[in-house]
Amino acid sequence: MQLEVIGIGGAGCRIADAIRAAEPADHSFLTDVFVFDTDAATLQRTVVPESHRHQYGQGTGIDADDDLERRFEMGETHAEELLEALEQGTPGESDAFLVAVGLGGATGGGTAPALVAALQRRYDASVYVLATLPADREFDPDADAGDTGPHSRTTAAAGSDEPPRPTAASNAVATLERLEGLASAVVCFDNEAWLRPGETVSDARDRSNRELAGRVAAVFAGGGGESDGPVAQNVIDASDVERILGNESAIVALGYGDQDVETKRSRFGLGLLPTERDVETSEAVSAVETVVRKGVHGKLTLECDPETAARGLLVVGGPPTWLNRQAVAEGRRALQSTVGENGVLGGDAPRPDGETVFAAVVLAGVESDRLEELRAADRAA
Ligand SMILES: Nc1nc2c(ncn2[C@@H]2O[C@H](COP(=O)(O)OP(=O)(O)OP(=O)(O)O)[C@@H](O)[C@H]2O)c(=O)[nH]1
Repeated sequence: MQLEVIGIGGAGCRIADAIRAAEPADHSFLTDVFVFDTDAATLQRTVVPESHRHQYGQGTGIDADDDLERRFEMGETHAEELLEALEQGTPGESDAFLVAVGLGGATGGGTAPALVAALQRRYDASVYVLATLPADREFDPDADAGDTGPHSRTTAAAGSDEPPRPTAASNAVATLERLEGLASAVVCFDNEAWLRPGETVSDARDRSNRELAGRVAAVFAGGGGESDGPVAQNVIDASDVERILGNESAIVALGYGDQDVETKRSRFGLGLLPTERDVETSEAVSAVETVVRKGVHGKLTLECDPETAARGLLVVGGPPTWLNRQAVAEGRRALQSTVGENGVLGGDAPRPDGETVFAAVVLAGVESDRLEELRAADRAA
């Protein structure tokens, strides 16, 4: 499928960059990548071409201290201007939009709802939101001290230059509420769960953005995309993604698992080039089983019980000789037994030059305690 990515605010711009970098050279799935921010410096740090960067909000009397309500108004004021900026690309050719934003701040979270609504009005395509959730340490000064829960840290980020964001949880909750009924679906990435002990969000952000971007590329490039290589047995297209993500602002978690595989037989010493090696059925089956298990039951972008998902999608990719059809079908049945019979689609994504077998998993309509925690932090604020 063909996806247009729009990053707004600091996090959104960096994530958009990371998705651009994660696009497989032989398997393009992006129409355009745009970045929007009120801050010129953030835009300049992206690798997105100048024509696809747009600074907005200058001279409108908005400053860094303005609260989110005021930023929602600003978003309304600038939504049409941002739609115009997209005309530098080919928005009409996209099967879907993905608006990337870091919840917790004011710029991205303030602009996204109005932009999503404007995109839905103008285009006949789904508008998904990719939203990071703030980490506890951003808004809770006690998050490191005496926290023995699942998100505990062993070292405080002493001397961190990351300014606290006391309103991060409230901002995140308010933006999510605004997106309800506007976004076709909201894919969440919980920064808290992806921090290593002692790290701040800025320490972790490049790694986190790569992890997230890799998952996005695996799902949206799927078995379709623009490729000259072998065709998937079971192509996941835009309508499949639409069916699974839905159009009712479902909360979505992404899972991923991969395993490196040896694709070449070494003829070292014989002066011959390495050749394709034969793959035993049992090792192909085992690789597919392993990555599917990691994808469904491993670390998700948002912690949740996969059984709460209303719908699921499984894409298994890798070198064609490793994509054992029966194992891929069995993987889909495994996801079905977790999510439920009717809401699961599966496909394969042959990557002739790939050296990993991977499974990308979409769990849509999940319930997550983390969102409840942020709502509780908002009520307590
Ligand atoms: N995963 C990830 N999260 C980020 C990144 N940068 C910021 N965040 C998160 O996103 C939230 C919002 O930060 P920004 O995107 O910089 O904020 P903004 O939308 O530009 O808004 P203001 O800075 O308030 O004007 C932060 O509270 C972090 O939780 C990033 O590069 N990756």
